Formats: sequence, C-alpha cells, structure tokens
Amino acid sequence: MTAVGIYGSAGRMGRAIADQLADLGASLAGGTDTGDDPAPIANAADVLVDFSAPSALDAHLAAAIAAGTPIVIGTTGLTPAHHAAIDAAAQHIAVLQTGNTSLGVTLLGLLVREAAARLGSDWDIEIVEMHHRHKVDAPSGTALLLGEMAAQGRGASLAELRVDARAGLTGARCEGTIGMASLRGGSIVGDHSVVFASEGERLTLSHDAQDRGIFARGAVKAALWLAGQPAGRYRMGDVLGL
Ligand SMILES: NC(=O)C1=CN([C@@H]2O[C@H](COP(=O)(O)OP(=O)(O)OC[C@H]3O[C@@H](n4cnc5c(N)ncnc54)[C@H](OP(=O)(O)O)[C@@H]3O)[C@@H](O)[C@H]2O)C=CC1
Ligand SMILES: O=C(O)C1=N[C@H](C(=O)O)C[C@H](O)C1
Repeated sequence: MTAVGIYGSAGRMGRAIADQLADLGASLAGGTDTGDDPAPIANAADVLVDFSAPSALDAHLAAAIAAGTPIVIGTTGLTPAHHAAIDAAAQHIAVLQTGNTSLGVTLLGLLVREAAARLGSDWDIEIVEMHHRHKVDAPSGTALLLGEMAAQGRGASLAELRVDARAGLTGARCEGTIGMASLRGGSIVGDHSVVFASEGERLTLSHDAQDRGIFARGAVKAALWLAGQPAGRYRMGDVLGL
C-alpha cells in the first residue's frame, strides 16, 4: 500500500485528503503543520502531498529531494520564484504542481484553451472566481491555471496578457488582454467562470466545486500515480490521461 505524507495535514485540504486515503488504497505516512520538521515524513512516505502555504514550499521541496520522494504540490499563491524552484526540484524527483486537482477543472482548462484558440482576439476573455472567506491568495491558483490555458490558446503567456481587478479610471479595455477578478465570501468551495465576450454574444465556461472531496480525491489519485514516475515535472492532465 502506498504511504502518503501530508504537508498541511491539519488544514481543510489536509483533513479532506486524509479522509480519502483508505478508500483509494493508500495509507497515511504522517503529516506536518507550521513549525514541524518536514524531513521525517519525507523519509517515511512513498509520496508527499503539499497543501500548506507558499512560505513553506522551499523547505518541503528540500526535504523531498533529500529523501528522493515524489511530491504533489497543491498549494496556491506561488510566485515565479516558486515555479523556478519546482522546475529545479523536478531535475531530481517527480513533482506534480497544479492549482486544481479536480477532473472537472482539468478538462475545463482544455476547453478554455480550445475556445481561446478558435475565437478571435475580438472575443474578450475575463476570468471570475469566488471562494470562501478564509482563502488568503488571489487570484486563485485555478484562475491562474485557466488564464494560462486561455493565453496558450492565443499563442502567448498569461504574464503577457493579464490584467488584474480593475478600479477607477481604467480606460477602455485593451484588445487581447485577459482580465481576472476575485470575490470572497461565506463557505463557497470554489467557483470559476471564463467569459468570452464579443459584440452581441457571450460564451461562458464554468466549474462549480461543491465539495472539497473532489480536490482531495484528485490529490490522492495524483499521488498514487506520481509515486511510480521518474524525475520530471507533471500536470493533472498526465494523471487523468487528458
Ligand atoms: N490544488 C488544489 O486543488 C487545491 C489547492 N488548495 C490550496 O491548498 C492550500 C491549503 O488550503 P486549505 O487546506 O484550505 O488551508 P488551511 O489554512 O485550512 O490549511 C493550511 C495548512 O497548512 C499548514 N501550514 C501553513 N504554513 C505551514 C508551514 N510553513 N509548514 C507546514 N505547514 C504549514 C497550516 O498549519 P497551521 O495551521 O499550523 O499554520 C494548515 O494546517 C492553499 O494554498 C489552497 O489554495 C486548496 C484546495 C484545492
Ligand atoms: O483555497 C481554496 O479553497 C482553493 N484553492 C485552489 C485555488 O486557489 O484555485 C483550488 C480551489 O478552487 C479551492
């Protein structure tokens, strides 16, 4: 049985992941939270999952590399420096990083890329997300993932096209940009809409997460899959065959 170590084990996602392990044929190698040494569970586990905080990523990657243990990174709010650290870690161990481990969002990303590619740049792209009041990062990791897929469809990177939440005298919208807006409130697990708006018509592709269990099951499936992979950087699409 594959033993999974959880970084961020007492959090909302850490607890949801622990709840899914037995059903999916995995066991718990241990967990850490703020102030704990990440090394012992990196050594005890066959694979690690990290749903904690960006500030912990470097220590988690170092522990995973030292132990030679693959790691699934679900933590969001990552900077370009974090992504560079993930690329460097993937030279040594298998690493899967994603802003969303659900099947629905993984497929949505592909649909968004396709729509962005087929609809001309006169179709404005706006991404709107809403999450629970406890969420600390914005835009969500999923919104950024969807934005990257939309940008890919337009043959660009999100960094080139992104416009964050507007306020004040912004001027008219620049053609070809991708707008991002974040709402926070209540207990919403995760709502994402990618709006394609043109003169006289609008297409909206949406995902509504109703239960954190969808992310937890996806994370465990990703961990079980990653445990058998050579060093490299992987995506949820690799796990799900999408
Ligand atoms: N990729 C995906 O599909 C999903 C990603 N997420 C992301 O997962 C992350 C966690 O979300 P959620 O569970 O809701 O958040 P919570 O705040 O509920 O949990 C975070 C956990 O991480 C721990 N933690 C914080 N800092 C450290 C650290 N330096 N070292 C070790 N552990 C630490 C916290 O411990 P303590 O309380 O002791 O500080 C806490 O147990 C977020 O970034 C969120 O966006 C969430 C859902 C799905
Ligand atoms: O913090 C959350 O809760 C979630 N975070 C992820 C994100 O930032 O996209 C995934 C999901 O939407 C829930």
